[in-house]
Amino acid sequence: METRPSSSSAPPAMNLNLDNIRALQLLGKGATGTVFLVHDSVSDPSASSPFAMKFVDKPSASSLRRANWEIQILRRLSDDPDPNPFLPRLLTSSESPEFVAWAIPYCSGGDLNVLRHRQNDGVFSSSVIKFYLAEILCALDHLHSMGIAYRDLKPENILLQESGHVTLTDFDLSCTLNKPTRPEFYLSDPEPEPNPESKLSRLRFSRQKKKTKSARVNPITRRRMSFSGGDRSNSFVGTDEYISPEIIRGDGHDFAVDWWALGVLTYEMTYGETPFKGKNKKETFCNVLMKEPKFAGKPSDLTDLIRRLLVKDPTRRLGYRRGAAEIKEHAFFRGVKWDLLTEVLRPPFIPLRDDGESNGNVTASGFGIKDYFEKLKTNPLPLPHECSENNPFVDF
Ligand SMILES: Nc1ncnc2c1ncn2[C@@H]1O[C@H](COP(=O)(O)OP(=O)(O)OP(=O)(O)O)[C@@H](O)[C@H]1O
Repeated sequence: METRPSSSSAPPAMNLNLDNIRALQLLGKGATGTVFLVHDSVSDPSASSPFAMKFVDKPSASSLRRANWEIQILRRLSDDPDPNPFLPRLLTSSESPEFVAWAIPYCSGGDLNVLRHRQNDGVFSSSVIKFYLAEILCALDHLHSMGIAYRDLKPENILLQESGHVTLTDFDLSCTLNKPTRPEFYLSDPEPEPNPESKLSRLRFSRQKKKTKSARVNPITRRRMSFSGGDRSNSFVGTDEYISPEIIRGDGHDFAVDWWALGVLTYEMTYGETPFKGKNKKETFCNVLMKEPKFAGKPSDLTDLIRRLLVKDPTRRLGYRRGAAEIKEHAFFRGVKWDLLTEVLRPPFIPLRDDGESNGNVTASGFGIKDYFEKLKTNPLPLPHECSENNPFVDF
């Protein structure tokens, strides 16, 4: 297989010939790509330094555009002179007639969704939530400071490194926006007022064209994707239960969509379910626009934080005026040493050696990526969470 360098301009961090890549395990499958744990059979025949690689098979024009966009964002993160410890870096990328593919470090701890389901009652304690939120908040803060709105925050996209610290993944829905110019963004500011919920009415479901297989896996995209622009974006992107009211309304949106999603995520970590889930997409969107989240139990700093993030009017949402700084000052984070997160805080869960292997079968000799996709055409494989002892995957 002949590969040519990916269309992005900067040199790759490592050289890669896709023909030499052998997959050890299927790590995950999303709407756009398939992610494998792989090794280079020539430079690393014993697979002592495996890494994760995302493949977009036979990309259409739009998936190629999205893939190249994700590569571009990852490259920007890698070139950052002051990289954030909770964001990934690009190891290399490659493009062939069959695939566009790129490599990032392997996160052996799986994702936050899997970890939550392993907990008693499927929820995290308040101190565990504080740990993960602090790291996610720092990652989002860093992205925003680079003018990048993430737009796909959900537990499935929060991976756990071998050290137990988080890494955000999946940047194909992100977009660049002008950095906030609100003068008060960098000044101290009073707490936002309660949301009057004044003008929530204009639903535009008819605009949504794409069907999704699973709300949690597949992002939805209305209109042609717009990756970069001015102060606000008008794309309809995200995962149903995490989509903000302003995106549903088609009002245009900015960095505050990430603070909304942070509220949904915090709610899900606290209660084991998202706050606005309906029987179907339409009901979910109605709930996002109209329904107030329900809080069981006594009010606390945690519920107050969620309530302030889930304010439907983005201009009154915590984080709108002064970004992450405003959220970091919330009482829930009292005592967090923001500058020393990786040094002071011990991660609540350190992945076991085989954590990342529990989702599927690791094949000793590995299997070819091309063979995998060929075989997939004739014999559709189960998703990783459906893998069983009968998994045809082991035939490779
Ligand atoms: N570096 C990594 N280490 C371990 N597992 C990973 C890594 N990157 C991705 N995965 C797994 O693969 C899954 C799919 O990856 P990703 O979200 O990037 O694909 P996608 O096609 O863009 O998905 P989506 O439908 O959310 O857009 C993740 O949820 C995760 O379980």
